[in-house]
Amino acid sequence: MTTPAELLELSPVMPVVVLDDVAHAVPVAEALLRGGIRVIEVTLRTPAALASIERIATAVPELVVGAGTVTAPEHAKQAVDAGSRFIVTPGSTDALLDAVAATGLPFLPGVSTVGEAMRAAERGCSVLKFFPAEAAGGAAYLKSIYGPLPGLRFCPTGGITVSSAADYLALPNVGCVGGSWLTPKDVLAAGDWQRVEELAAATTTLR
Ligand SMILES: O=C[C@H](O)COP(=O)(O)O
Ligand SMILES: CC(=O)C(=O)O
Repeated sequence: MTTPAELLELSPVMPVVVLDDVAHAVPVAEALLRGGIRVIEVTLRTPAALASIERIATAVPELVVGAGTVTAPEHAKQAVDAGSRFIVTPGSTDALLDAVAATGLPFLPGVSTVGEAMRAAERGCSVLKFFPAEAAGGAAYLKSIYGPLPGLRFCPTGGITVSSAADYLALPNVGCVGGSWLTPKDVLAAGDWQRVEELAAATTTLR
């Protein structure tokens, strides 16, 4: 099983994907893989999400598939049953993190403040999602907290682009960044898997 720290090393960018159509799941995953990406976070924001995770886990095992936008304790078991290999939460409550930890899967708890990061660390979580990254202070914020909290490592997500990713990836406490720009809604709706591959390929040299 991949550790949380290893999850951040799989690719410089962790694609955060919203799938409206389960038929898109495997083509999107294959396009990301062809573009050099090794990980995908499928957000539980659509009715197609769990079935999409299931299909990717079965058909594209080279890509490490995880469930994102896990916001309620009952989502944790659903994510496991679908075949998720990791879990991401946009924020952290005790009940949610208890349920997610109980799955035994590696997970990235979402935090946006120093206090939340310290609470997560008290629970033994030192690899975290920083969300919403740009709105919560961006790369400057993460740079500032490295001094007092050098043991924490982050996957910032939220408002990051191919242009701003490098600023984050240059920080010692950032392993990868998350972003939806590799899988834009209109590109998926058009079934333009070549474009997904190109957007993915453009990120593999960022780190
Ligand atoms: O909710 C936002 C996603 O987790 C990241 O999306 P974004 O890269 O479009 O900001
Ligand atoms: C922010 C994020 O990655 C999530 O929705 O879980």
